[in-house]
Parts: sequence; structure tokens; C-alpha cells
Amino acid sequence: METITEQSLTQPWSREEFEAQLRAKSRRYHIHHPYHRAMYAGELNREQIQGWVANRYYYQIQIPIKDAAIMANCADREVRLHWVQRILDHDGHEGDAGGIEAWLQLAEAVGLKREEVIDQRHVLPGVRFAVDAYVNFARRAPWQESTCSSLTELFAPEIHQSRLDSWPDHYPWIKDSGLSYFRKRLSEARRDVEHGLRITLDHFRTREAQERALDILQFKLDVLWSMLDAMTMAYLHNTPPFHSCPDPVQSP
Ligand SMILES: O=C(O)c1cc(C(=O)O)c2c(n1)C(=O)C(=O)c1cc(C(=O)O)[nH]c1-2
Repeated sequence: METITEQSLTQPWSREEFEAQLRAKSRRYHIHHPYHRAMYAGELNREQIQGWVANRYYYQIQIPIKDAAIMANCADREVRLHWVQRILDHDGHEGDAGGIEAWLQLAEAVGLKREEVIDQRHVLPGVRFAVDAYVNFARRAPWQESTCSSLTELFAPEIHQSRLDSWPDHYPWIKDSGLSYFRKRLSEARRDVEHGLRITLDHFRTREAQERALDILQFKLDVLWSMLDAMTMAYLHNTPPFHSCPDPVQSP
């Protein structure tokens, strides 16, 4: 017979407790990363803001590809009908140029040229690897697991709001038009996460499955954190990839 302690370890959490466990992951959200902390404290210079915008562009363009991968794995028509909105939000549709275009406007507002963002010349290998890991996870995992990985969006409205609150004071050189991406995401993220959370709470029922969901969410937190680690090396510490190699680069 199981002891009480063993039982409490294997009993599934109630829906409320499971949701609370997922939400508690906010403690590891990239809002706490030193790069973001410096951003909201007004401590970044123009190049450091530009580096962040140019690198985050890679995340922005891969999000709809990630969402298409989720849909490709999903046989549930109702879910696909709902999920397709995420692709339209980023890629745009009639009457809305979409999030990727809004991000390019942000890039221009911080003084980058559209071409240098679109051609990805500033994207760091570490950022690329982290984002690609997220897309590849969505390609391979059952759609309910990929849905769960998008739940960092539970914490995203706060981070978008932090930018809207702090940038006009600290970075008055950034044109207000650049902030429209963050305004747009405030409502979109809330709507998306309601759907994603419902799927996750419905699907992960055993304690083992619920713990798997927490691990998946942690994986996504790792993706976001690792992107900023790569940017820290390049733009805060001035140690981009290969900075210590002999120059000019020798062939092997
Ligand atoms: O600016 C941010 O810090 C941030 C974080 C996240 C996130 O938590 O994954 C997303 C976004 N922004 C975002 O704009 C966005 O469209 C988005 C989609 C997703 C996703 O996983 O499907 N995350 C995020």
C-alpha cells in the first residue's frame, strides 16, 4: 500500500493547482534577465537596443512557421480554426499589415534599415540556435505539447507593458510609431493564452503528464533566456562570436 507521501507525489494536481504551478514559472521569465532589466532601467545605449531589435526579428519571423508546424500536426479542426489566427496576426491579412511588419517599423524607429534586419546580418548564432530549437520542437512534438510550450505568453503582457511604460522616458529618441507592436500584442497575447491554457489544462491529466507540461514550459523559458544570453555576450560585454580569433580569419 502506498504511504500518504507517495500518494501525494503521484496524485494529479487539481486544475487550479496545475494552473498555479504553470503560472509560478513566471519566476524564470526573461523579464528578469539582466538584458531586459537594463532595458527597463534605461541603461542600454542605441547599439544595444538595435542589437536586441535585430535579433528578436528572427524570433518574430519564425513564430508563424512554428504555428504552422503545430497546425500541421493537429487533426482537430476546431483547434486549427482557432490557431490559424496566430499566423494571421504575425503575417498580416486584409486590413492589418501584421506583427512582422510592425516589428520592421520598430526596427526603423530605433534607427535600423529595413534591409539590414530582413537579411538577418545581425542575427547571432546563439539566437538562431535557440529559436530554431523552438520551431523544431513544434515540428516533432504532439500538438498539445507544442501548444503548452507557447504558454510563456501567460507572462508576455507584463513584458510588453514594461516597454510601453519605460521606453518613452528612457529612450525618447525612439519614435512612438515603433511601439505599436507592443500595444498590439497586449490583447493578442491575452486571447491566445486563454486558448492555449485551456488545451493544456484539459490534456495533461496525470501527475506525470502535468510535470511533463512544466518541463516543456521550462524548455521554452530556456529558449527565451538563451537568446538574451547570446545578446549579452555580443552587445553588453562586447564579446561577439569569434571576437578572440586572430584577425584576419585564417582558413583551417
Ligand atoms: O516580447 C517578448 O518578450 C515576447 C515573448 C513571447 C514569449 O513569451 O514567448 C512572445 C512574444 N513576445 C511575442 O511578441 C509573440 O508574438 C509571441 C508568440 C509566442 C509563442 O510562443 O507562440 N511567444 C511570443
